[in-house]
Amino acid sequence: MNLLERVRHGIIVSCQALPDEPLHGSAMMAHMAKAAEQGGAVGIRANTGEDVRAIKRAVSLPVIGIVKREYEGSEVYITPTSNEVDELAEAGADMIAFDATRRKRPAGQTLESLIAYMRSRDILMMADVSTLEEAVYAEKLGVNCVSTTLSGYTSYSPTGGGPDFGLVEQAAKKLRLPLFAEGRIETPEQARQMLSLGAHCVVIGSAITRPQLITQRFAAAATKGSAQSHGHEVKN
Ligand SMILES: CC(=O)N[C@H](C=O)[C@@H](O)[C@H](O)[C@H](O)COP(=O)(O)O
Repeated sequence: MNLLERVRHGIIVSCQALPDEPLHGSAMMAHMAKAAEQGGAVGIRANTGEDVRAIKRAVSLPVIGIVKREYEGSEVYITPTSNEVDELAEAGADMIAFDATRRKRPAGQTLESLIAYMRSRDILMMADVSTLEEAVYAEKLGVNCVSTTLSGYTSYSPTGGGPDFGLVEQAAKKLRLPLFAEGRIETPEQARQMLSLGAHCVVIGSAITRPQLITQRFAAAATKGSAQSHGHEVKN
């Protein structure tokens, strides 16, 4: 079965921790991926060649690789150039995800040249987009699937706070390619809703693999709760 058939209607878990996060490190991300596999995930999304390697050793799920790297003079940071593509291909990523916006890219590369390079290397391509127009353009350029990853993270896409149900619904209707729902999906109900809107599968990151953010949500709710119950006497 090919990768896209394998992940159909399933949950992909994004296992990422940047250097400033408490769970940073490939060993930790491999444990996270194992937990995701045990829980029924159909695939993993991971950052850096090193993490992709460690995760591939730990699980038998397909791994979608990205490299987050910042370059001066460009806002594009998800697999911005062919250097990051090479790093991921060498690590054995089963598919490579990349920023498919038309924003200025580093090293004189363009969206079109990056896609042509990946095609020449026979790499499965996942286009991370922020709008419907970008999704349609990526399909035209010949990528293998599209993800709503960047909605709310470009200056011109809506930042409603929650998941972008509207973009998923419109893109799933408009595209012939599989559309992945990704970004700020926090509950099983939201994931189900994405699938019912036509998403091919759903990518969940922070709600599963960033415990500091999960704790923050509970802590905020607790603070709110204690403010509401203000006036109740606490007996020792
Ligand atoms: C915008 C950006 O850089 N997104 C990144 C892409 O790989 C990750 O930081 C996200 O965790 C991932 O997209 C999953 O989304 P969420 O963590 O919201 O479930």
